[in-house]
Amino acid sequence: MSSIEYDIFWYEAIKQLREENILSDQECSMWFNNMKYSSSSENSIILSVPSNFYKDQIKIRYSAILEKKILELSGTPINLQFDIVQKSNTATTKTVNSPKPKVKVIEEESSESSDDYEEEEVQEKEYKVVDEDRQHHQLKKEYTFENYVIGDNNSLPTNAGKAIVNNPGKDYNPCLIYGGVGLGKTHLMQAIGNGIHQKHPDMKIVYIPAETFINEFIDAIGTTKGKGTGTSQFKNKYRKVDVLLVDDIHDFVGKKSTQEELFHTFNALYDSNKQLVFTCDRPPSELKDFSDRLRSRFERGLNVDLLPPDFETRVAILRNKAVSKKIEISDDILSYMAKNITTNIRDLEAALTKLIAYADLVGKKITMEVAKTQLKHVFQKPLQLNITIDKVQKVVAEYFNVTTIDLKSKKRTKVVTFPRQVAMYIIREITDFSTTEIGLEFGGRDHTTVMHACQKIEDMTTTNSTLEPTINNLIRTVKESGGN
Ligand SMILES: Nc1ncnc2c1ncn2[C@@H]1O[C@H](COP(=O)(O)OP(=O)(O)OP(=O)(O)O)[C@@H](O)[C@H]1O
Repeated sequence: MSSIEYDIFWYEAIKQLREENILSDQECSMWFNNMKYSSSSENSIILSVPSNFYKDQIKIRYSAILEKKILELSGTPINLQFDIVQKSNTATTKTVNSPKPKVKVIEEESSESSDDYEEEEVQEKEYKVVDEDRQHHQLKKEYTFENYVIGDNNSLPTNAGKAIVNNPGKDYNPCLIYGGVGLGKTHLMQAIGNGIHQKHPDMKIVYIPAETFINEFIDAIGTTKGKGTGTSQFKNKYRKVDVLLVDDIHDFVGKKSTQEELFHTFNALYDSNKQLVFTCDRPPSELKDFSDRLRSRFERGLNVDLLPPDFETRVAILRNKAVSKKIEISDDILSYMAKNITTNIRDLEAALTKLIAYADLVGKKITMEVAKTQLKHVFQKPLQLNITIDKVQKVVAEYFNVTTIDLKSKKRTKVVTFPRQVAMYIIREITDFSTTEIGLEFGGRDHTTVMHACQKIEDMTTTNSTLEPTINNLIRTVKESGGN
């Protein structure tokens, strides 16, 4: 393949990612203007970048989405490689001993500095979004957008989060981020908090896990003793903020009076255009034992779903963590881990931490052999997850309020056929059962019936926007119950 062909794919990939708003203008001017297409080899594109810093950042942040897009466009798996191109001597001498002119050069050229590597130093400062002196006491400083790898699974929630940082209380208010265990809800919520704290230093931000909110509320009632001081202090604390971040609101399920309190807090803040962000392990429509009016408040704003990351994103996340821990670990090993750990990001991190600790303690390099031996048990856990047809039928039947006997029966009323088709679709998606095997477990149906059902549900997900989250949630429930 000639370099010209890859050259075209490279520029087209960037163009499309911009059009799809996956890359913002700011990101392009910050990272892409300082990187140049250099050449191609058989399966790779070589880009020239000004420093190792750039190389690592581009790898962490964008390799996965770029490689995926180029694969989509060219049909060939291409990996991105980087050449560090030194600054030219003239450019260096122009600025090295004269700080003032240097700033001037940057200002003059920053709007269209497609090949100006002099910005690197300034941009490294910009990249360090969390300024140590201005760290918010409740938020983890590592939980920033810069450390949050973007993939197809989380690009919408991440872009929404960035928009909130730019305009708190305006466009996406309230914002509810939902998704399964360990998929990055807290990280994203705190990144929003950290971003606002940096960009709008005067805003009062409160982050609170739902459980702490509940406990504080119970304590406040206990100390009130008729004078109202405990509860009024509580109200003051949460109703006089500019940004309220409440983590894991599913913990409010069944807690009637705390829900009531949250409802009033919500209204007070919402009415005065204060930003509200919540996280939850499921869509609000599926919060049982939850006040309808509070649920409808959550649904009023933007609800975004964090999905499990795909393979490329898992590799990028591992790379990010390895770089931030300054650990050298080959791409082969990272790919091997990403292939075998598909549960969630927390599990990926735990596996990497285990490898690093081992290598550190015994003073060994992390080789493929070390990875295979040390992570044997970690890998076995998810792989042994045994999802049966029976389990999926139970979860789906319970959700749609029909019986598993209905699903296997000859009944053809819509109340039964739709859940049956959903169950067949989920089994095809998450297990290796063939359509023949599936048909047999649904009252001896033919494999073509199963194929038809799967196609029908797939088509419906494109027209019915609530179906996909519902299916994802059912899949999550099946997986979380261990498949048994
Ligand atoms: N896109 C990402 N890029 C980099 N790291 C991530 C990403 N998503 C999650 N992580 C990391 O994975 C770990 C788990 O994330 P987090 O605690 O935010 O998940 P969660 O969805 O809130 O989990 P839980 O359901 O237990 O509340 C954190 O260390 C976080 O930094």
